[in-house]
Parts: sequence; structure tokens; C-alpha cells
Amino acid sequence: MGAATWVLVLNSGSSSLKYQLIDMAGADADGGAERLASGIVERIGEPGGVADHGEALRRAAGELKEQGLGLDSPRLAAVGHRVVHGGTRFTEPTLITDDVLAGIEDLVPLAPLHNPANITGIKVARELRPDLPQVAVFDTAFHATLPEAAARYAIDTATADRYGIRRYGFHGTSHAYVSRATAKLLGRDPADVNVIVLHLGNGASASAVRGGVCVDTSMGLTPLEGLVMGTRSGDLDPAVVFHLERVAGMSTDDIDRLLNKRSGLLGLCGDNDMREIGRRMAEGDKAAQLAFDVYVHRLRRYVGAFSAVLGRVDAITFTAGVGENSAAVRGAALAGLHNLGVTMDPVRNAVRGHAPRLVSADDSRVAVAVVPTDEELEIARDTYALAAAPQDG
Ligand SMILES: Nc1ncnc2c1ncn2[C@@H]1O[C@H](COP(=O)(O)OP(=O)(O)O)[C@@H](O)[C@H]1O
Ligand SMILES: CC(=O)OP(=O)(O)O
Ligand SMILES: [Mg+2]
Repeated sequence: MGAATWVLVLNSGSSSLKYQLIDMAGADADGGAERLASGIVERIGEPGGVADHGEALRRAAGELKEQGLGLDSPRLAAVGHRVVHGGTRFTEPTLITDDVLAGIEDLVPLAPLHNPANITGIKVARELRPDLPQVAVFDTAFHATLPEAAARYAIDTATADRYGIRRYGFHGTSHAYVSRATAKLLGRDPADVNVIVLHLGNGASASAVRGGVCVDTSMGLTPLEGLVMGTRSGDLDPAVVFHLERVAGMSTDDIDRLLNKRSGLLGLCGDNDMREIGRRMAEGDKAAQLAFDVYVHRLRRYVGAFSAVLGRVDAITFTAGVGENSAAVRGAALAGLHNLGVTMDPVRNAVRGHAPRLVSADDSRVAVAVVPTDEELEIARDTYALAAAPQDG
């Protein structure tokens, strides 16, 4: 029988559970981890779907068992959980104790769509394998290095400090993984490379990474700020909220739902999937075109802003569902930015692929890259390093 080198990674979203079982036996900084199984349980809490994240995890466990990879296996070393909000308390991967779990529960008001699902995943995994180390890997952790000038909102300091109001940033495992992978693609040491990472999935965020250290990011107190997303508005004048309260008579919860669930691409054109928007644009659909234009305009603003924040930019990297797959978004976001040293290669940009690749012209001062993200592998590495790797000495 082999040693316990498997890590189960759970990535609970607001209505889905993604899981992967990864064997870390041969893993090093450059790869070697082996994906044994992966799956997704979708439509959690929706008609026709499973009831909650607890049931989703039991279903995932059943699917693994059918493949001969049951969670009762002695090869399983630890469970790694994506936890979206770590607040100021959790800035490193953390072994989950009762006290840590209580700390994650305290952060629910800052991430009401995300942290409750993560907490259910932790509780059910502990029930299934109480003997195993469980590790929380926080979306916010990579952004803990933000300088105060970038992390502070310009509001009354006492109020901000009392209520923990500051920029936390999210998608940190993705920004960390992709910025390192970009340096590797360029054949350079991450410590010497400045990268703007554009993580464009359902949730979307940009970050500015200087020498491997995050110095700015577009998401804020919650994952609502910044870029236009599938269903979230991203940046807007905070007075929009007061206006909707006073003039439209909407409640705080109504506005929360509006901005998180009925805005972004969906709010602008009725579709939140960039593939469908592309099809509609090809048919001359004006609403779809406007949604695309607003999305891209916001992206360009952040590219410009983070170019100024970094001073010297070595690479701009696209990742996640839209970033990895939409040549149209990449092309439009970076068109005509020669003054910033960016020249795309339209042919390279149009080629589909699954490997990290360059899509800029050879004479572009700033490299433009597409790098598939792998949040699960990053979480598995953090989990294994903390809980399961053979200790020296
Ligand atoms: N071929 C494609 N072309 C354009 N957009 C795509 C394509 N495939 C996926 N997407 C976009 O990626 C989004 C999902 O991204 P993903 O990173 O998987 O999201 P998340 O992990 O946040 O759920 C979809 O909503 C869709 O807009
Ligand atoms: C933090 C966040 O926005 O996550 P997701 O993209 O999974 O919704
Ligand atoms: Mg994602």
C-alpha cells in the first residue's frame, strides 16, 4: 500500500461544488502532481438540483467511490478547502480547528454568497473523515501584501477600522498561480517579473503583481467591486445605492441581489455567458454588443491603471473561462495600446489552445499571455505543504 499522498480539494461556489482528487507524491514546484479525479455538482439549491452543499459533497464522495477512489482510502492525506474570505485574521493557509471554523463563520457578513458554502463543505468533510487534517486556503491571502495606499478606502479611519472596511481582494490562488506561471512562460524568475493578471470567469478580477508580490487588485471589501462580471456590476458610484433606496424604495437586500445577481453582463443584455453574447453580436444584437463594450471598456481602464501602478509592466496575462477562451475580449481589451508597449499578434490570439502561450507580437515590449488557471492545484499544494508532506528532520 502506498503512502498517504492524496489531497481532496473542494471549491464551493455559491451554487456549485467543484472537487478534485490530486496525488501529490511526485509534485514539485514545476509540476508532477497527478489528477486522479475531478467533478462538479451544479445547481445547488435550485429546482432539479441537490438541496445544499452538504448533499453536494456526499454526492461527490459517491462519485469518487464509484471510481474506486472512496474517501475512506488510507491514501487520502488531507482535505483542502477554498475559503473565499479570510478577513484580516487569515493571511496564510490554515489548519482548520474549531476556533478557525468559528473565525470563518465570523466573516460570513463580508462574503454572504461564498463563505456559508465553504463552511458547509468543511463541516461535512470533517464528518466524513474526522481523522484527517483539513486546511483552509483563502482567496484573500495573496492580497494581504497590498500596501496601505491601495488597501485603504478614503473614509473615516475609525469607522473603517471598527468594521474591517478595506480592500481584501479575491481569486488570490488564481492570481498567485498565474503570475508564477507567466514568469515561467517567459523563462524568468518570478521575483524579477511585473505582471497584470486578468482573471475573467463568472467572477472577474484584475491584479498588479510586482516581483511575485500583489500590490493592487480590483475586488474590494467583497467580490462585488471592480470589473464587470457575469452577474455583478463591479465598480459604481456608491450613491447609486442611496438613490435606489430613496427614490426606487428598494430594500438593502433588494439592492444586494440587484448588484450581485442581476447586473453585469446579465443585467446589460440578459445573458451572462460570453459565448452566447458572441453569438448574439454576430447577429447584430445591439444589447449584446453594448454589454461586450461595457465589459471591455472597464477592462481597459484597469489595464491602464495597473500599468501606472506598476510603472514597468513585463506581461499582461489572461486567465479563467473568458480570459482563456475569448479571443474577442482579449483583442478588444488591448487594441491600440502601443503607447503602453502592447502589440497583439492577431493570428496567435485567434489560435485556441490549452497550454500557456504568448499572444503578443515578437516586438511587443509587454508580453501578452494566456495561462489556464488551476486554483485546485494551488490549493492542493498549500494543503499538502501544511498538513501532509513528509517533514524534514
Ligand atoms: N469558449 C468560450 N468563449 C467565451 N467565453 C467562454 C468560453 N468558455 C467559457 N466561457 C466563459 O467563462 C465563464 C465561466 O468561467 P469560469 O472561469 O469557469 O467561471 P467560474 O469558475 O467563476 O465559475 C462562462 O460564463 C463563459 O462566459
Ligand atoms: C470571489 C469570487 O468572485 O469567486 P467566484 O468567481 O468563484 O464567484
Ligand atoms: Mg472560478
